[in-house]
Amino acid sequence: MDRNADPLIEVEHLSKWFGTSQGVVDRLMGNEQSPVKAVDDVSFTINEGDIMGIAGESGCGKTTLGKLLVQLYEPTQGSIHFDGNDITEMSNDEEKEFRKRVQMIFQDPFESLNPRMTVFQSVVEPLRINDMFGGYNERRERVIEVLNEVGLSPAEAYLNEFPKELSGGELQRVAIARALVVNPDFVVCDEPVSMLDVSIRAGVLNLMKELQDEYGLTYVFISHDLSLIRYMCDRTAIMYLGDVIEQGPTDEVVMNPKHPYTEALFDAVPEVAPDAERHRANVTGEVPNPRNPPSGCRFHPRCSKIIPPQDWTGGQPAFRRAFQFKRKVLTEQLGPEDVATSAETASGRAADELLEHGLSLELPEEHRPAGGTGTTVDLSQLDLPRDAESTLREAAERVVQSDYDGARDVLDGEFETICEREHPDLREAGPQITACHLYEGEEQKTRKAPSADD
Ligand SMILES: Nc1ncnc2c1ncn2[C@@H]1O[C@H](COP(=O)(O)OP(=O)(O)OP(=O)(O)O)[C@@H](O)[C@H]1O
Repeated sequence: MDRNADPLIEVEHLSKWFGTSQGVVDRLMGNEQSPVKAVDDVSFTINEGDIMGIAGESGCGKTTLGKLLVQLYEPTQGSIHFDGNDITEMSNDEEKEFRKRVQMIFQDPFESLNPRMTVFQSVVEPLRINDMFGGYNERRERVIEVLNEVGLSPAEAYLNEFPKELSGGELQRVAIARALVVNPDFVVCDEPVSMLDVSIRAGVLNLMKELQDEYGLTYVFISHDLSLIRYMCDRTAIMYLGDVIEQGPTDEVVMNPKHPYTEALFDAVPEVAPDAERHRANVTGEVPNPRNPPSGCRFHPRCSKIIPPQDWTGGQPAFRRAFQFKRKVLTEQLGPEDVATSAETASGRAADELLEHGLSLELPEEHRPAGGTGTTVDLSQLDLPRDAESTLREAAERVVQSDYDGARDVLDGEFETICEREHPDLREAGPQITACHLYEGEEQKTRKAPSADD
């Protein structure tokens, strides 16, 4: 890795939205769904010679981003410059050259190799397509050379084998050979060892590192395996719901994460950062639907560090709970059925119970109060301002009467946060950059959204 290297890839405001594909009838009937924003307004740079990791939970957009980088997908918006040229505006000749310089290795070698082709046919094919290395003999020599380089030796013994005759590890080496045979500059590896037996993963990864030096490669490594990312990558970008929320030198991102989501992601995997004292972060709930991502910071509904407004006089943990109570009411996830006492028999008690239940967080076990189930909260232990408590109780009373409109009216304009209101820009936070309002100037964090009357 050369820190002074030039950028090889420059990605700016890149988006890929997958359409509704609901058919004409649905469209005419107005049943069209919103698109899946698989990648949404992402920007980053990859320097020549770097190994860039892309990490995040399943479905956050890693593979889509990888396919955009090698032009297997057309972007919905934004640009990708490869070696200074915009790959979305290439002439035919430029595209041909690009296809030689850029390759992708997929997760499943059984799927990426044609079962009817021998090893020789699979590896020579890119040379034929790209019209490289002259005639049959030169191409055969090149295939043998690259098979030996990927550890399939003697190569001659593999040339006539079919995929079904090889092990998973051998097949992935064939897939690597097929990618490298054209002498590329940039390779996107999508979960390249996740289908392989654990015992052979390190061997394949070490081979990929050696080949990086030999070929002067720049890699993107896509993985949900954070230990692998830490082992392989110089720099890492963390994705959440189609967004890159943090990026920087891998060690910094792992050991000193800035975004609360990154922190949670690495906390959940103790062996990634064994030198730090860690335990599961207290993130609540599940990843939301990418068709309808939350406004502002997409992580805010689950975030333990959600920012209270300037005029909040209670504690931040109390604000987090009040905010979550409001969300549950607005989305009707909280109802009279959540409490044992019926509204008819004891409406005051039912509202209290609903309040205690609604202010509880769906936390990992170790973050629940001692001996508690995590489904109720002791209000006297919460630094909740008196006026906030009475607003919440009033909303709870409406909910136990199934008066959701009334509850919404009570909560309207209450418990507002910049995290819900504004999408955070990527900002410097130490050696990395992160998209979190915690790292913005105080003035910006506490700024109120303009109201309709302003
Ligand atoms: N061709 C497609 N059509 C419609 N939606 C798609 C398509 N490809 C991906 N998606 C959706 O886009 C989102 C991102 O998918 P993607 O495969 O890029 O995520 P990922 O992080 O690579 O996940 P995984 O680790 O499970 O492979 C998901 O919600 C997925 O369902």
